[in-house]
Amino acid sequence: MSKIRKGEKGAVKAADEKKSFKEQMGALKNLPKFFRLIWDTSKGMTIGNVLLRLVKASLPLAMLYVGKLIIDEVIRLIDVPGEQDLSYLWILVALELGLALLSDIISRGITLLDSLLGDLFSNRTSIALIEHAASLDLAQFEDATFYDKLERARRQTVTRVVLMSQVLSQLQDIVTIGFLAVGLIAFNPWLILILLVAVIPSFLGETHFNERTYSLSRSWTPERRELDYLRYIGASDETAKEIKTFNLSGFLSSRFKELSDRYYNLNKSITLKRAVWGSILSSLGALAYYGAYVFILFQTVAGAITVGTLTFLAGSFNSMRGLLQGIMTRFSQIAESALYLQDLFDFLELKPQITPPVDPKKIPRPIKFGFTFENVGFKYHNSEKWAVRHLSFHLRAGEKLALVGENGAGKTTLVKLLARLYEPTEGKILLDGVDLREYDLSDLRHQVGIIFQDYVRFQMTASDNIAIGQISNISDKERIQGSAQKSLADLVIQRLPDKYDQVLGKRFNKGVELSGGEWQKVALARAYMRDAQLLILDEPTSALDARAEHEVFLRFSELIEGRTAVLISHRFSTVRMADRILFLEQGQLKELGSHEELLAQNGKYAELFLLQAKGYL
Ligand SMILES: Nc1ncnc2c1ncn2[C@@H]1O[C@H](COP(=O)(O)OP(=O)(O)OP(=O)(O)O)[C@@H](O)[C@H]1O
Repeated sequence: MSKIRKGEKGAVKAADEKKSFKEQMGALKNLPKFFRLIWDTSKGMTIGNVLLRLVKASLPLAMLYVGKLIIDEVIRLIDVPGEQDLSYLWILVALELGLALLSDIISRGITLLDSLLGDLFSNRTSIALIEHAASLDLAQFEDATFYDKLERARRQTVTRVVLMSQVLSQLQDIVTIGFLAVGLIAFNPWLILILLVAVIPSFLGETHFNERTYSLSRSWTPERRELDYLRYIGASDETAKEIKTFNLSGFLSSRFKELSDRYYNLNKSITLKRAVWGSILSSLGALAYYGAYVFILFQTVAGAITVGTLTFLAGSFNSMRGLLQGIMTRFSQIAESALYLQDLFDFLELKPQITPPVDPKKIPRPIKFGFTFENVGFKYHNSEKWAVRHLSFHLRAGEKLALVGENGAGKTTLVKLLARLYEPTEGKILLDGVDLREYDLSDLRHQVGIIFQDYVRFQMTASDNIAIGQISNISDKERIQGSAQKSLADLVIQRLPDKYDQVLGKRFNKGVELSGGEWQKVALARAYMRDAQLLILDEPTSALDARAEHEVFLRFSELIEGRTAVLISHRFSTVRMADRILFLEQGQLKELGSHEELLAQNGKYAELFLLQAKGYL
């Protein structure tokens, strides 16, 4: 009976919608945590904000009541013959004016505190995000669901600030209603009942349509993400070049239009129904209001209540109706925002898998024996395939080892394991005979310098781009320039208008874009910033011309004399400069030895070397 018959489909769908609505309500539990974050951001401003709102909440009742007293006094004065004493009336008017002014000042105070507190909160959350992201594993960043979470959490930092004012306004309105209800009950408790009759239909209508809008927008999450993506690639500096040369703008905009039109039409039908039903239901509310109004009018005419009380009751009733309706609309907005908060909290609660041991060891200084791979295998968490397997070899201290192999052979994976960016799935890596996992993680990271093939082109100054290699030395100009000279980046930087203070890249004003090879020289200088004992260069010279690459590697070998290095390169003329060469094929070690030894073996390495040598002739 697992098949769903036609009639049941609707029921299942409705159940799904209910579930997501429940989820939405359940997410309200995130609010206390959210407010704790706000409280931690600034206790003073939070208290100030709440106090101001409490005072503001009491003002409508006070103003309505003073209004009633004014009208009653005016009517009394009309009836009094002869000389009239207006002093009480003036006091009341002054009081009303005072309340109006106070209300205005408090509103401004609330807006001010909302905005200041919001800014502080968003800055604080952004910093928490950056710090937390840095504590997580590389593998976590490669997971699509994690990435979605991160992306959404990132958006939360700014947009969720609105949630704070929404929730506080909600509380404020509830308190105002409480005050008004006390006044209404004091005069006529039945009016409260009529009020409920007036707003409940609207509330049910609102809830129903919120549910539908929400489940539509949720079921369309992937499409909406695609729309975001299309909007981004359709208008971004990164894609502009290819969009133009491949003439893609028509293709992208029609794809966007097709998808967005479909969403628009679905949404339009809900919005239309919502508008029609909303009008009908709020007319019911208006009918109930006027029913109550007629009732109050009759009581006034009969002399049971004064004209002042009439205005007070009608005013209270009307503002309560408005407030209640506002609360209901806002309620679903808050519930939806709270749902998105979940992403932020989920992200902040993620824990890294690679953690330092309880009693970590310091990395030996100097490393005496080197690194030993013992039957190391690794699978990426989202893949069934072994990226590397059965790797057993010894990287001697002070040795220069070149990794060679075809695309996808596992070279980058191997060096990531060496730097403990990933943990081996099987086997272990030893450093001077001790498992890498027993060493202090930050000390290890400090002692290993890697320049990746996909290094980051930071849109910052040339100087900062180099200092990134050892950020604690960001002010050490001499060290930065020395490193640039070693990597040949100095020649590039000297030609820039602002030299070392030149902002690189085209994202910011006055930024200067470098060529691929020039960027590589700058990135390579990062390696020289470090006093790392193990240096890893993962194809950092692929964009350099042959002469520059040769020179860079010659210098590299000389300059890091005595330190251990692993080089990955597809150019055999460079590779042969290494002490030994490790040839990888489909994640497995095929050959290991010096250039001469491997040539003499006449195996895979020799074959590829000769192939390339021929090409160069
Ligand atoms: N983040 C990842 N998630 C899943 N699989 C990956 C990931 N990175 C690499 N792989 C897979 O692992 C294998 C080894 O990749 P690796 O990047 O180590 O190769 P490489 O030898 O450095 O290649 P290249 O010469 O192209 O840089 C490849 O089959 C690749 O598809």
